[in-house]
Amino acid sequence: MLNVKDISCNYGEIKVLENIDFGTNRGECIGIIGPNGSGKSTLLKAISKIIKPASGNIILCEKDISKMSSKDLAKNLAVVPQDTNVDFEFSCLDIVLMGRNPHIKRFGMESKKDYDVAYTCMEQTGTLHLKDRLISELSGGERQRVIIARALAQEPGVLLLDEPVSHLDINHQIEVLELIERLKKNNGLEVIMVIHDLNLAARYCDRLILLHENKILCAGRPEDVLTRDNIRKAFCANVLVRRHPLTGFVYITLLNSNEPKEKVSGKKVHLISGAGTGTQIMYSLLSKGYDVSAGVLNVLDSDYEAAMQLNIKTVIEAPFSPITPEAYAQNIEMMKNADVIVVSDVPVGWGNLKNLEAVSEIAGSKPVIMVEDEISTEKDFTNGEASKIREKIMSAGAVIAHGAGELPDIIKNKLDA
Ligand SMILES: Nc1ncnc2c1ncn2[C@@H]1O[C@H](COP(=O)(O)OP(=O)(O)OP(=O)(O)O)[C@@H](O)[C@H]1O
Repeated sequence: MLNVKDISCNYGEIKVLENIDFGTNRGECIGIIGPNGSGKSTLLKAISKIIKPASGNIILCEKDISKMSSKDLAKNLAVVPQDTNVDFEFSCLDIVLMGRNPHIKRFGMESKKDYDVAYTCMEQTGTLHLKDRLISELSGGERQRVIIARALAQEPGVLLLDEPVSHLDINHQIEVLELIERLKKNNGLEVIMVIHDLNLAARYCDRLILLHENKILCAGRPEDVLTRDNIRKAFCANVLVRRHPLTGFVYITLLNSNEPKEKVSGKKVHLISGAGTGTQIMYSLLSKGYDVSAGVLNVLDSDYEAAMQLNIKTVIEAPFSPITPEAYAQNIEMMKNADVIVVSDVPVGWGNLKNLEAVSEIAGSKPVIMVEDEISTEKDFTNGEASKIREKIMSAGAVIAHGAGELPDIIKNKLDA
């Protein structure tokens, strides 16, 4: 229904958007993301005809919006602005009825149909009980829903929202975003929203458009757009991108800046871990400036995924497979090249027993630190084999760190010794 065709926008001499090209589909929510000043609001202004693009066209319902009257435009497209404060003492019903203006004849009065539509929109947005309240007396979340009801009363096919949840607490954020989700599903609305929170964007948008330096850096499904590289390029931010184990949506964790404050130049730590027990250790050691390697990790293991995200050199093995002699030999090689070996307290079964064996082979010649977890769970699934090898490692001089937090100091002591 909406097609943004190769538009460029300027403010005077300053180029703000260049060659922006995309279309929307029925029942789809598109999130516009990008750093401050990348042109997100300008794009919404161009689509809602507040500013005129320097070149390109915006087609709505097969018509160029530059040739549409404001009334016609408002019947097809509604905007929920960033600032929803209303200074005047209007009741919520009056506010929602304002959305009917494009449908009311000049100097005409609201008809029964206008009231019916307003009530329906208030019902859909859960605001009908607020109809006689003054808009100025509502909470931010309630006000936001009333303003969305006003936009819906225009009966648009396309809904534009400029940062609809930025002033709301987490509970009201979810409430408003779930409302938008219902509206696109039930009413077939095409939604375009500017949104700063990348995790909410990943959760609630079907497609994302990432703006950077006036252009579209990447557009597509959230998991294709929200990659570590794209985020680094657009926001200069160092992040970890994972899939949430419960929801399946990608989520982003902001890490320290790329450069550690004090670099432990050239010192290598090889990590033996698995099942997520090494993720925190990897990050903590990288942040301190160590050159970290890891092994042997099975593809799909959460430590493997973290190692890939953090660009850690890793000996890998096929998913859910025991360690092969080749991977074992590579792991030994990496340990020989390291200054310190760190072993996380991973449960050991027959498949990963070889990792412990490799450590025991090297333990006398290198400092080995065993990181013990506070949570005491079953660690040996090998009828005592793993425990025997652990004892061998300890008797060869390994030391224990109680949690990842202690690790950097212990490593430093070992290296200084
Ligand atoms: N009316 C204006 N006149 C001149 N320059 C403007 C005007 N409005 C915005 N700009 C500039 O255009 C660029 C894009 O602004 P825009 O508000 O579209 O960015 P944004 O991505 O929405 O930013 P934010 O995330 O901070 O809200 C910025 O450099 C801004 O300073």
